[in-house]
Amino acid sequence: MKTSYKPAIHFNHVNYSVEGRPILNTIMGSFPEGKITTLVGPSGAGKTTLLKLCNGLLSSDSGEIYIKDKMISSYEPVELRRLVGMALQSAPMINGTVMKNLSLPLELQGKQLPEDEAKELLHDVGLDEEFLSRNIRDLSGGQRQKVSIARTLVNRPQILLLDEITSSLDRTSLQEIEELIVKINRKYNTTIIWITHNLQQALTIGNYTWVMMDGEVIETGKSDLLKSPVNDKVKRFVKGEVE
Ligand SMILES: Nc1ncnc2c1ncn2[C@@H]1O[C@H](COP(=O)(O)OP(=O)(O)OP(=O)(O)O)[C@@H](O)[C@H]1O
Repeated sequence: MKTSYKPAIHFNHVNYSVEGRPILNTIMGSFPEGKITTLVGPSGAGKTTLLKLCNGLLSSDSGEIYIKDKMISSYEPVELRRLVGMALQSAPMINGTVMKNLSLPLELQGKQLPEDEAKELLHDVGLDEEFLSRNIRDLSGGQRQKVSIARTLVNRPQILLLDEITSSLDRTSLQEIEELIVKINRKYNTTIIWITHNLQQALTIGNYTWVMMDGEVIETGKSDLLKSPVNDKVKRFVKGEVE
């Protein structure tokens, strides 16, 4: 992607395969720092796989990935997880209170989450502090997703990876989560990489968009590209002719 911004993540000829089957082919390009880039494309295009390469959940077969100008392989795993947070559609939670769930990332590092910080995190995601003592199973889908995002923010990641975080939410919760992510992006200058099936969302929320198909990035640019794509396959995709 041609941009004057510094890259938060840069891919140089990245390939990834499973048991000899290519999943990602020659991925090239950058996600600009402090911006929201959406990843769109049909099911099975390789979007989640690409995201998992960005926080070390998967390792590429060949090519280089740079996170903030440093090769991803040069980071300690804990350092990388702190720098690059990830939230998923399913928002997996442990049984217990919201406080217990928010504390988890630091507990895994042998640290404790001060209550003041927990309250600030809830404030950041638009939840009242009285939620701290609520049991996770009593929350709505939208509230759970907010707690999941707050938990990802515990480490104050500079890069946030989001995989379909609004796809199972009602319209109101969807809008709240969208506003919340934009707020986090602006307040902390967090780089956001957001997989979405919702092209309207990509258009309104994203600064930039990558369109992926069959393991390749086939069109990138400002999110407006979705209104008038150049590539024929992307034209068919935005018309809804490719699922
Ligand atoms: N561990 C694995 N073993 C075998 N195949 C895999 C594995 N992980 C991913 N794949 C395959 O790689 C391709 C890309 O999967 P990926 O989940 O990255 O796509 P996606 O674009 O995120 O799809 P969706 O929008 O449906 O979530 C798919 O064909 C998938 O079946």
